[in-house]
Amino acid sequence: MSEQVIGVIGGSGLYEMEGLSDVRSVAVETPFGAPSDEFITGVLDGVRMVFLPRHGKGHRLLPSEVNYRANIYGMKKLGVTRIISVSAVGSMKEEIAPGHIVIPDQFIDRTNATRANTFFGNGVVAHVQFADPVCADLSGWLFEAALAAGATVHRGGTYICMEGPAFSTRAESNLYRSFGVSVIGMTNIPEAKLAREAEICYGVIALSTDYDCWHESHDDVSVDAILAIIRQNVAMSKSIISHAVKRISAERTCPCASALTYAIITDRGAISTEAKERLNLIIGKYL
Ligand SMILES: CSC[C@H]1O[C@H](OP(=O)(O)O)[C@H](O)[C@@H]1O
Ligand SMILES: Nc1ncnc2[nH]cnc12
Repeated sequence: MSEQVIGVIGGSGLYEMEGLSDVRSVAVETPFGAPSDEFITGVLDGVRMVFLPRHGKGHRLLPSEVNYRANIYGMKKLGVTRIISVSAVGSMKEEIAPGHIVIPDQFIDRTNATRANTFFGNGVVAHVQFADPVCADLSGWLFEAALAAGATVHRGGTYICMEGPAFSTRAESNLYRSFGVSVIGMTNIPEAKLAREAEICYGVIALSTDYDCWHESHDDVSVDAILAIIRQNVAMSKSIISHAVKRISAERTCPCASALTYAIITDRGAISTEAKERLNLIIGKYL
């Protein structure tokens, strides 16, 4: 069995992972509070996997209530080196029909700064590079896996992350379209930033569920319409994950693995013992 551990964060409609052997449920404590739920660990095709439902079992947490720091910290603590995010998104382009898959390569952050999206602060300052917010290697494997699973898949595109929980107004939806974005969701930006700080690769399987509210010949987005599309496509998402796991290399040559090398600006001598302990899992190798 390879040494790598692949994490999967399941979004709306994906609350469990099938096909795992040696399944365990693990409660993880973190210095940042409680994760969304217990982590499910297991083995898929000889690869160690860790699964977490982003909104908790039963979908109890709003996008702004998810403790992204605890979720990513928990993944790190369990040895995860690459995270696959599975996310429901609205389509902002005609050619991305509901049921299609997008593997985004850019983000725009329209959240309200109410979500903790960094492990730093409180005595330790770091600025990671985020020009390319997803792992190119992982995204390439996800694209190939989606093709192999028979999906209609769009490679690349910008995911705009709104605050929610209400969906966009029509004016906002048209404004975002004028930005040229491909899809809209409410969850991926804090995860991508935190994964980068934790030196974990991050890639997204975005399932287009609706045309938001900009499309004149489609109904405005609603939860029941989103869930209907997810139900039809949940097997596809699971198949993409199992095709991806077969392709993902255990060895990492991407820059994600060393993202903190030049990021920490605080004088090491000025970092308190408390801060060193709190952040040991994240920055220990740089102290
Ligand atoms: C259920 S509709 C809106 C909800 O769906 C998406 O969640 P996720 O990214 O976890 O799949 C979207 O971001 C909203 O949170
Ligand atoms: N239209 C939409 N807006 C925001 N998040 C979504 N998730 C799925 N569809 C969405």
